[in-house]
Amino acid sequence: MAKPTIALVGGGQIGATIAQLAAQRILGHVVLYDVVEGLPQGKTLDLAEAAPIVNFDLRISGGNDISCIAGADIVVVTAGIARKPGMRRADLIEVNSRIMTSVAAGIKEHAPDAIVIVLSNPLDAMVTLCQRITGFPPQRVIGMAGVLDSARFASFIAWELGVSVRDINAMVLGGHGDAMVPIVRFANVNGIPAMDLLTRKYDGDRAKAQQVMNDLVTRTQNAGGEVVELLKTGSAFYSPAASAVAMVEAVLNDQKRLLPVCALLNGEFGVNGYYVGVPCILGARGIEQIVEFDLTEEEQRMFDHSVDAVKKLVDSL
Ligand SMILES: NC(=O)c1ccc[n+]([C@@H]2O[C@H](COP(=O)([O-])OP(=O)(O)OC[C@H]3O[C@@H](n4cnc5c(N)ncnc54)[C@H](O)[C@@H]3O)[C@@H](O)[C@H]2O)c1
Ligand SMILES: O=C(O)C[C@H](O)C(=O)O
Repeated sequence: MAKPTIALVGGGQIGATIAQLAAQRILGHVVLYDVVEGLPQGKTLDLAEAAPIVNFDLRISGGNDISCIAGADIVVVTAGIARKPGMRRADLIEVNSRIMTSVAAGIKEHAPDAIVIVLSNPLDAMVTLCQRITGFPPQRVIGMAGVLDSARFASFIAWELGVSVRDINAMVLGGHGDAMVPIVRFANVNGIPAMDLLTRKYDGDRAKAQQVMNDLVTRTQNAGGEVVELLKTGSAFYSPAASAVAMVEAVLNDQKRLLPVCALLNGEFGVNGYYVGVPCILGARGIEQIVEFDLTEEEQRMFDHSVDAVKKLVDSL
């Protein structure tokens, strides 16, 4: 059976890491597009030469003309600039809107049937722009943020509790900004509420456990910035690439995974006409279902606050 083609629009830190992960997992042929001359060709040549060692029989190629993505089944967009220390994601909106406007037109022309996963920041605004310009059904234009934010929350909980990250379930909803909403109520270790385990760790002191959890929530909300401050020249890429690949795999293998992704809401969670991070079923058709559940009063307050930030950003497009 023919293998699918994964097109990566943007061949920088994340795009190239996705290429490597996708090839190693033999998810499909890989094509890398970037505006920098020689960069996508050089990176894909290098990656293709690893094939005899890693064992993948795939077509791996790169180009500087967006027509190279023609026929792609799935397109991951990371084209754009990353923030530097002292910047907010929102500060990227002007430059990255221009880049998104051009690449989305190219995707519409050359990969009209593809499912598109957007990572470029500010995420909620860039995925909105991508959907508007391609005109693709919203089920086929999906933002990646919640998978990453949830992985960070899960990591911090695992480190605090001294358990394997594999046993943690954690979910972060809302916009991809400092007001994102980690759902503490759902955080658990193989079903055991994380708050109960934290309370035990602190000898039954629930207030102390709550304070520790609040710190984990705050660290999650600022986790992107924490990496930016350390790297100084760019932002996180290993974990964002891994997150995007999990979504690509869910779509290509029709896994029906329930993941927090950035989806265009049509009344769900009380939001109309905006892209926001919510739990969705991801499968071969893209977003196959937006999964609603009842938020507590406090969660709803935090969610509304996060959505307000998204609205402000999107309304400025
Ligand atoms: N959604 C998330 O969770 C998340 C996580 C991390 C980073 N990001 C964002 O992803 C984006 C990429 O991050 P990165 O670390 O890969 O940055 P990077 O600078 O390493 O790579 C970006 C690439 O985009 C290319 N590019 C610029 N304009 C282009 C165009 N018109 N067509 C094709 N390519 C073009 C650049 O040449 C560069 O190679 C940034 O906006 C960053 O903020 C999002
Ligand atoms: O923080 C950033 O600027 C990049 C990305 O959104 C992240 O969360 O790592």
